[in-house]
Amino acid sequence: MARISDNAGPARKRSKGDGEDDMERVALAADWDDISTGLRKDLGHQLHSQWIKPIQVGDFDAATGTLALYLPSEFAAEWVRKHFADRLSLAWKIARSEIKTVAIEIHPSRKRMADISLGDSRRPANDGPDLRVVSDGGFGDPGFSSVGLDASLTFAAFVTGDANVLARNAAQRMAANDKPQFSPLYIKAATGQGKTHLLHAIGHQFLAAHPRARIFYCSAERFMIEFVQALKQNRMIEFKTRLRGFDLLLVDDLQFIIGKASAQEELLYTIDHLLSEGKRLVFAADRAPQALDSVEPRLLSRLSMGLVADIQPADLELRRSILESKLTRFAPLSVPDDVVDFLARTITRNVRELVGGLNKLIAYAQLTGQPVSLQLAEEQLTDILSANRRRITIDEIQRTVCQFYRIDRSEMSSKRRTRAVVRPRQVAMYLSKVLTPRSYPEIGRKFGGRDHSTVIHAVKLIEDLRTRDADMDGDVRSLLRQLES
Ligand SMILES: Nc1ncnc2c1ncn2[C@@H]1O[C@H](COP(=O)(O)OP(=O)(O)OP(=O)(O)O)[C@@H](O)[C@H]1O
Repeated sequence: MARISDNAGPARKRSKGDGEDDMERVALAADWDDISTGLRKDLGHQLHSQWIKPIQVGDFDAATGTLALYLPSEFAAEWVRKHFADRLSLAWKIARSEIKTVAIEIHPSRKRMADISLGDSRRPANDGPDLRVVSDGGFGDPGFSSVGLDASLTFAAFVTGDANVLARNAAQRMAANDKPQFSPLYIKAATGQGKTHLLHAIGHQFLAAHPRARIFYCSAERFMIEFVQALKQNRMIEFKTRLRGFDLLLVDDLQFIIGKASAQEELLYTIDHLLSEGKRLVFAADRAPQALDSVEPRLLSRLSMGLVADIQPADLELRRSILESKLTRFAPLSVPDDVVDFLARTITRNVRELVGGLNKLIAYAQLTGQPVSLQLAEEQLTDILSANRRRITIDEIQRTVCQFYRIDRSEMSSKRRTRAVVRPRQVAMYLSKVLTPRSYPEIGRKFGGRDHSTVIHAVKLIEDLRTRDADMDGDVRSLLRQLES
């Protein structure tokens, strides 16, 4: 039995018709209680209590089919819109067919406070908050052959490095003219590492070769929403016919496939049907098929039966190449090498933040007429930089290098001069210079009190060896990857 939630919307003055309104609010609160409980199971306690629990159910506007959900701050509202809008929308649509749209907003009382503190007296009183409204659309719409493909996300714009070469090659094979050697292709990567980019690129390339091809790109949540709507509106036959008519199906964010066993079953039948017709299927998710939550075993086995291709976090070299490739678009604006290097070294969490940081910096420089410099980057990107700054310590470097070369930790400070320990020590000194802000003398002190000239010599030597000796370069790359991940 559903309980009435504490979060039953903002206080209002009582007026005529409040009896009916109250009943509606009680019913909404009861639905919310159920939805919130379901989300707690899906998301886990921590995410739920941080983002879902603070939500208050606002008013439902029957004329537009819009339900307002309130959060205590614009930041929280923005976060919830970005990460949970589709989930919330889906859950509400399943609970109540009359809800067409869910609007995630800052609580009206907080909104007024925010306006007052901004001192914006010119703002009209009824000027609503910045909304992202989740609305309908998708493959129920006519003209879906190229729906949702972003023109900028092509193979030409995708920079390849060690971290993503397997996924890129697999994606290109999937888009190639001849019959695919595997299907489905399942692309797995952490957030912001280029999964969506590759999905769109496949779509573009396939469409270029087959202009009449029927392609559909959607998120797993969109699929679920479409399914539930078709079910409620008795449009299942039309839904199935359309779905099974695609030549290329691209399903993104599969980790959000939730609940509804019948929708998963429909996806399973669609996969079987399209595969038996030799059609192409591509899925992307932030985890391996086996790690998807509440997905039924038969669907899991279909997802894993083709090729599962990983994209690893972009390493330093790839991050630098991505920045350089983006920069060609901004010519003639010049971005000094030290700034590119700084961004590539500092913004390590994901490519989305890296590209976002560069875009922000350039936009600021263009708008203010200031040259791009290290100082400007530090000033303008404080949030991104501090979120990314995981200080790598010299101790951590020494430990990682010793494990890598299988030598005892004490050798970092010892006076032994055999090659088996000297080279790892020099590599560790080099990495300390590259990955930490420490000066040569400071590094020397951490290596058994060595002189700064010894450190300078080590850094130059390893730099030089990396250009001449592929093994050494490979070792250093691998260590950089370990330390930066
Ligand atoms: N190798 C790359 N070359 C060029 N741009 C890239 C590359 N990888 C990612 N990007 C860019 O980074 C941004 C984020 O990539 P994308 O949206 O594809 O990530 P994602 O893995 O789908 O993330 P999420 O799981 O959060 O949806 C996009 O602007 C994309 O173009």
